[in-house]
Amino acid sequence: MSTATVRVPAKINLCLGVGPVREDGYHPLATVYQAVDLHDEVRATSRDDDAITVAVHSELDVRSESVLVPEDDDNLAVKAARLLRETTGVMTGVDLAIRKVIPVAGGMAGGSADAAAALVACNDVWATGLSRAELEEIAAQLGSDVPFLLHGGNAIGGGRGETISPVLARGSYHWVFAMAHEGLSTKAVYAEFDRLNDGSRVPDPVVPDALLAALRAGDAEALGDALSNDLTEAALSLRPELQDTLEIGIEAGALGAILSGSGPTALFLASDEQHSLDIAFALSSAAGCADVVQSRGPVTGARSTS
Ligand SMILES: C[C@@](CO)(OP(=O)(O)O)[C@H](O)COP(=O)(O)OP(=O)(O)OC[C@H]1O[C@@H](n2ccc(N)nc2=O)[C@H](O)[C@@H]1O
Ligand SMILES: Nc1ncnc2c1ncn2[C@@H]1O[C@H](COP(=O)(O)OP(=O)(O)O)[C@@H](O)[C@H]1O
Repeated sequence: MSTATVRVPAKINLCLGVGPVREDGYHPLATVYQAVDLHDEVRATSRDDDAITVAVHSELDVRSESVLVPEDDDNLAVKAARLLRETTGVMTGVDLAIRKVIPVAGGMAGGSADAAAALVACNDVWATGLSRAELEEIAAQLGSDVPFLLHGGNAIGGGRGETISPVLARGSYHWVFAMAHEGLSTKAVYAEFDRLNDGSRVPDPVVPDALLAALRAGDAEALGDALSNDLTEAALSLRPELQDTLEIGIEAGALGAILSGSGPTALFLASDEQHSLDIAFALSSAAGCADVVQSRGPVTGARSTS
């Protein structure tokens, strides 16, 4: 019996440009991902038979997350293990144990993170020996943002989010995350984006030059000004009260404030540790805010800890 434990970060999108819906139902993206210091952990233990099981232990006390996360074949970590097994021809099973810290359906890619971690952990316990590049190919079949969670750091996401390319970036940033009481479905937010844009011409998405320049310079103030998210209007249309959360952070002096991916988590950029504490304090009494977390980014992608 062999065991591997993998730590995997959440992601945020510093910009999220969304283009017109494609024929396959996905949207072309121009995004810059950043991996942040908020981690799930996936432990894989090989079995004598061919079963694949999963157990979820939630570290979040704000919502009963373990109820929302499937503990069966619908769990993205199980899907990842199955796809790795099909691809490599392995016959052995595995028990997966997930320690969940990343908010569920929060726009921070928690499910995708667990899928990325399961790929790394199973590649280890099954000794399948796939390279990072080979794992990234499997990751893209599991979800649009799974390849980035293997990669970590900062990266440009193209295609439907699954193609990762390097970005020149400097600096470590202080973030504050405001978690909402209830998650938002990614699919529903993209559908709302289409509904709101019905009849208008949606331009092809681009990564703003100002954002790339801010990252190159490691300039937090310029980065705060350049943060953007094309899904904002759609997410706010489904959850109007998120506007209040964003405004509280802005009033508290955040350098920038946007929703994380499809929301509902709101993210705020601070200039330093003390500033981040002040913003977190202001948000902690906001009605729409279930929890506030201070974090740093960028951090590395899915990595083995054992
Ligand atoms: C919005 C983003 C921004 O990074 O993140 P989250 O807010 O979910 O964390 C991503 O695009 C989420 O990627 P991911 O969660 O991997 O999505 P997938 O599983 O591939 O797709 C779920 C559904 O979202 C829609 N979808 C996803 C990606 C994309 N480029 N266009 C889409 O229209 C499709 O309706 C799809 O059926
Ligand atoms: N391991 C997992 N962790 C979280 N959610 C999962 C997992 N496996 C499947 N899901 C499903 O995926 C949905 C989206 O989850 P998540 O990745 O956390 O959100 P988002 O797409 O907003 O970043 C959840 O509602 C849940 O039902």
